[in-house]
Order: sequence, then structure tokens, then C-alpha cells
Amino acid sequence: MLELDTTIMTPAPVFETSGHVARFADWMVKDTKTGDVLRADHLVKNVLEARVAGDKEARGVAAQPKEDDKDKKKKKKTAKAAAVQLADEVVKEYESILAQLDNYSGPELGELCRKHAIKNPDTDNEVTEPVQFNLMFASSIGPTGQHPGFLRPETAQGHFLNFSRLLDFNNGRVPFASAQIGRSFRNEISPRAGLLRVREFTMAEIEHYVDPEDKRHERFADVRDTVLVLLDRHVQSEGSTEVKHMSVGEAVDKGIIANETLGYFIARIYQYLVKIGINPSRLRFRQHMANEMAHYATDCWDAEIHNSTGWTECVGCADRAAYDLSVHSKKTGHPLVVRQALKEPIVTEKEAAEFNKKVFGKTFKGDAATVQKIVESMDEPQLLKLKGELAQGSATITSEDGKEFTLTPEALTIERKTFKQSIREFTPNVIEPSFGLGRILYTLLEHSFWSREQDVERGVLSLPPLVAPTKVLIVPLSAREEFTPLVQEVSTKLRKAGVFSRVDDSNTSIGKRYARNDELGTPYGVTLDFASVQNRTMTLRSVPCFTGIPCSQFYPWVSSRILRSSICLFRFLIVFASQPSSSHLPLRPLMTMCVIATCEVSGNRHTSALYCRLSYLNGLLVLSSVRTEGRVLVVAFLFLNFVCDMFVMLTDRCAFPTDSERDTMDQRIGSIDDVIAVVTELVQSSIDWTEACRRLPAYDGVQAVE
Ligand SMILES: Nc1ncnc2c1ncn2[C@@H]1O[C@H](COP(=O)(O)OP(=O)(O)OP(=O)(O)O)[C@@H](O)[C@H]1O
Repeated sequence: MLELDTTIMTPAPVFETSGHVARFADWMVKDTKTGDVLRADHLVKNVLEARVAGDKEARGVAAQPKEDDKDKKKKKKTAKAAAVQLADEVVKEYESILAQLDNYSGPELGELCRKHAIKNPDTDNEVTEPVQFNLMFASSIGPTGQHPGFLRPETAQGHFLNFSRLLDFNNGRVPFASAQIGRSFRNEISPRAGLLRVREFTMAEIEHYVDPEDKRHERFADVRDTVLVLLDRHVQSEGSTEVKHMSVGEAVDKGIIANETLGYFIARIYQYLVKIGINPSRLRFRQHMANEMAHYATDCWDAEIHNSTGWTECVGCADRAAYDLSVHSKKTGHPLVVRQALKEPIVTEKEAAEFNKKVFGKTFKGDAATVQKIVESMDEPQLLKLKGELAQGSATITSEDGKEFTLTPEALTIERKTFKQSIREFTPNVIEPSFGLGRILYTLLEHSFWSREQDVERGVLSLPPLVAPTKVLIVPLSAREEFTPLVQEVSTKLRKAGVFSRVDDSNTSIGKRYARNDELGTPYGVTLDFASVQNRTMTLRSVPCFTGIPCSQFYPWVSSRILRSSICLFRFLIVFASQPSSSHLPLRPLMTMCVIATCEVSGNRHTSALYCRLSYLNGLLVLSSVRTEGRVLVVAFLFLNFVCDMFVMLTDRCAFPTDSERDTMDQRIGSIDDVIAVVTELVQSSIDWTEACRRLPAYDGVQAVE
């Protein structure tokens, strides 16, 4: 792959030729009273989605999440959902429109606004008919300002302008690819949602040039079995968003993905996104519908990632065919083609025109070149017709501006000739994966950031080591002088191993230091304690990774929760039943049980355990205050409470470990050199945490200094 870096400010003829001046546009509408500008498709989407959500709320399917004031400010243009129930057919129609929203043209969007009374959600005013708005920033180049230019809206055109040079570097052969990372600029109608829609953003684009007659990819076998979540154009045009899980091999075989090279890059995009930490269950590939496709594309798939704003396109992967190279070549007259030596020459017979230069020049004088051009641009049937007319004595041809010329057999002869072709000339097709780095980074941060159930203020960023800015945190337990040489030794050894580390020797507690670095996304931590000074050992800690509940643990976890909740209810009933009517403390055990039940169900086991013990005390208090005959019941309650406790302890064993447990459990110990070797391999991803645990024993807090 050849990397290039081309200019951002681009002369206008480049984008006139590529079609961007005429067609790189979005549809916008204006608020008829305030003049507020809205992107037409976004307006329809916001309003219809809000109506569908309002319908769900009215039916009691899902409550609308409450927006706090901050969010309200951010989502100024988001339509508010009124809890209004809609007719079933209307909901169906709205869902169908939303599924194929990207396929509507401007007039169709205008029609939708009228038909469904879609207004500006902020003002409730009508909106105008959609008009096209070109997304490029115009400027002028040079001191006189007479050369118009544009800030590039994509890096791709820079690749195409340099095609001949790139082809030379690749010895005139395809396939090969060029790559560029750089800023692009789009005058977005409504730039919102943080980094998701901005007017200036970083793109990483690959242009892969292939033979149009052979779009196989030599490494396709490596990715053939990669299973993807696909939302193809047929499903969308039926108004559905039902996805298919399918290997890329099968999708190419069935023609869902147009060709192997496109399929290869889609699979590689998937692998890349998952490798950097995007949650694969929130990633899908959506095919563009016919109207939605950019003017240059013949097939296009977007890698869409789900985040707090919904499904967002983060990478586009298009087959741009020969469009760009052909238009630039036509405009400049410079052939952007590949010349390939044929193994077997191709022999063909065809009609060929031969000009008698002397007579031709004398007859047509200044128009000779124009007449020759007209004849040369004729195809086989036209030449045959002309040949017939010449055989009759003369033929008349007309130029584009309507001028007539009479040709005679003296000036021009047409004969059938044999041609031997040993070179094949073709314009390569281009497959283009186009990454928006801001969108990828934003969704990655969203997918990686979480907080502990019992401490929502304490955030954790579970970044894979590959992308984490700091790979290892070195934490000396004390700021005492004897730690300094050790810290320096570990830091130097990690640097030599190519592992970027940082020392946190601040005065705060070790817990706070861990927490701070968990939030910064540092995946590993090594701790130097007093045992390190004495025995040269070091502990290794991995930042907990929130992957959701693994399937294998999901059912035991759910059943344990159900069991625990049932036990709470059971306890509650026992307490209730054991209340002697004369007791002056009837509410205390009752309230305690309610607190326990709430804690158990919400998973807050520390508080639950505390209240559990309190319930015994309550039982004893009740015991001392009731009549003799009521005591039997209270003793029975205490006994049953004890049995319940045993149950809870047992179910604790099969319960899904909480994050705090993973925090403290995931500590290993070893000699400084062993730990450095293991953490280096972890950072390089050549081993996983399981292998690290096999190599280093667990740290149980006992291997400390005597
Ligand atoms: N305004 C923007 N802000 C941030 N990233 C963007 C923006 N526009 C495009 N991108 C990124 O560039 C990539 C390739 O651009 P492409 O032209 O395919 O986007 P697009 O289809 O115009 O996007 P959209 O439909 O969201 O406007 C997108 O997948 C996206 O990640």
C-alpha cells in the first residue's frame, strides 16, 4: 500500500470534473417563520422516531428516558415524544419510512413532510420544500482570487490525481492500493452530536485499484469465514431492518456483496473495529439503497456502530468502479489506464479509415482536424455506412456545430484490416474503504466506558492495550527512597521492551491511584510494595474488562438472582407471619426485610448482608417483647432466617462476580523480570490474561514482606 499526502485546498476544476460541484449535496428545509435550517432527512427521522417512541410509551412498552437539563440543551433539535397512541397501520408506515429513509430524494422528503404534517419540532412551524445544499467550502486561490477552489470534502480525489505516479511506483501493475490520512471539510447543515457530525474531521481512506474483469482478492480465503451482521438493500426497501448473520464468503457467493475485493475490505473493516475494542454485537454493515448511493458508487456498504444516538455510519466501503479515473482522464486528456501485456495476442479484423493527407488538407484546410476527429470517433456500423456512401461517389458528415463536410474517395478510403493486439488497456476499478476517525474514536470511548454498579462515580475505561495511550501503570506503594531505584529499573526495562508506562507515585491511596488510572484506560498496573524491596517481586493487575455477562454465566446468574429474590420474599413472609399482634415493634422487622429485598434485587450485597444481620437483632428484640405462646413463632422465624442465609451463601458461589471482585481478584505476583516479560507479551497481544495467570501465581495478599 502506497501512502500519500495531498493538498487540502483543491482547484475547482478537480471537483467540477469529479461531480462534487454538481452533486455533493444534502437536502435542507427552512422553518417558514424563523428561517431555521434543518437537514430534511434528519427532520423526518427525528419527528417520526419521536412519534413511534411516544406511541410505545402510550402503550406502556417502554418509558421514555428522562432527559436532564444538560441533555435538553444538547438535543435542541431533537423532537419531543408525546405519549400518543397511533393506529397500528400508522406505526407500520412510520417504521417502513424510517427503514428506507436514506433512499428518499429531496422532493420525496418534501412529500413526506406534507403527508405526515412534519414541522420544525422546536417551533412547530411548517417547513419549506427541500432544496439542495452543496456541502463543499468554496474559496479562491492566488492573490487575484481568480482561481476558485474548494476545501476537499474527501481525500480520495488526491489519490486519483496522482494515479499515474502511483501506478509507476507499482511497476504498472494492478492490484495495488494507495492510502491517505488527512483532514476533510464539509459544510454540514446541522453539525451536532459531538464528534459524530462536524465540519472538519479526519478521514483515513484507501483506494484499491483492481482489474474490472477480475475483482477477486488473493487473500479472500483468509477472511471468507468472518461472520458479519448484514442489512442488505432489499430488506430495507421492504421497510424492514431485519439483519442477516452471514459469513462474508456466503454473502459474496450469493451476490449480496458485489465482489470478493469489496467483501475482503468489509471483513477487514470488521476485524479492525473489533480489534480496537468496538463491541461486535453493536456493529452491522448496511448496504446503500439505489437513491442513496453516492454519484460515483456502484455498490456501497456502511459499517454502522450503535451508540447513544442510535446507529451511526463510521466507515463507508464503496465500489467506485472506473468513475473517477475515467472522468479525470477525459477532462485532462491524460490516459489513466493500465497497460497489460497479453499472454496470447488478440487478432481482430475491423474497418479502418485511411486519410490521404495531401488531398484532405487541401479540401478542408482549417477544418481538416475537426473532420478527421469526426471520422475517427465513428464506430464499426458508422464506418461501414460511410464506406458504402463513398463507394457511391461521396458522403456528407456534420460537425457538432452543424457544419456540413463532403468527403470523397480521393480524400478518404475505408478498408477492412487485420489488427494484432498484444497489449490490453483498461481503466482500473476502485474499491474504497473510507474511515471517519472521529466517529470511530467517539463510539470506541462510549463502548469502553462504564462504571461500577456500586460506585457509579468511579468510571472505568476498558481500552484494549493496542489503543490505550499508556499501557502499564507503575505504582510504588510508598514514596520512600528505597523504592526509587526499583521504580527506575522497572520503568527502564519496560521502555526497552517497547512498552509505554507511567509512574504514579502521588501521595493518594493506592485504591485512588488505581481508580484514576482505570478511568484513563491504562490496561495493566504493576505494584511495587515492601516485598518488592526485599524479595524483588512485583504484583500485576489487569483493569477489569466489562464485557457484559458471558452467555455461559448468564443463566446461573439470572437463576441465582431469582432464587435470592424469592428467598427475600420468603423471609418477608416469615417475619410477617411471626409478628405477635401485641408487639409494639411490628414495623421494624418488616422494614428491614424490605430493605434487604431491595438490596438483593439491585445486587448491592454489602448493604444486604448488613441488614441481614440486623434482621436477627430485630428477631431477638421481638422475641424479648412477645408473650410466651408467640415465642415459638419468632424462634421458628429466626431458624428459617438462618436457613435462608445458608441459601444465599450457596447461591453467592454461582452468582456472576461483581466488578469489584474482578478488580481485586485479578492480581498476580512474580519476580520483577517475570512480571515484565508477561506484561510485555500482554501488551503485544501475544498472550491473553488466562495465559498470564498460568505463568504467574495469584497474589493473595500473603506473599508480603515478613
Ligand atoms: N460531518 C462529519 N463529521 C465526522 N465524520 C464524518 C462526517 N461526514 C463523514 N464522516 C466520516 O467519513 C466517513 C466517510 O464519508 P462518507 O462520505 O461515506 O460519509 P457520509 O455517507 O456522507 O456520512 P453521513 O451520511 O453520515 O453524512 C463516514 O463513514 C464518517 O465516518
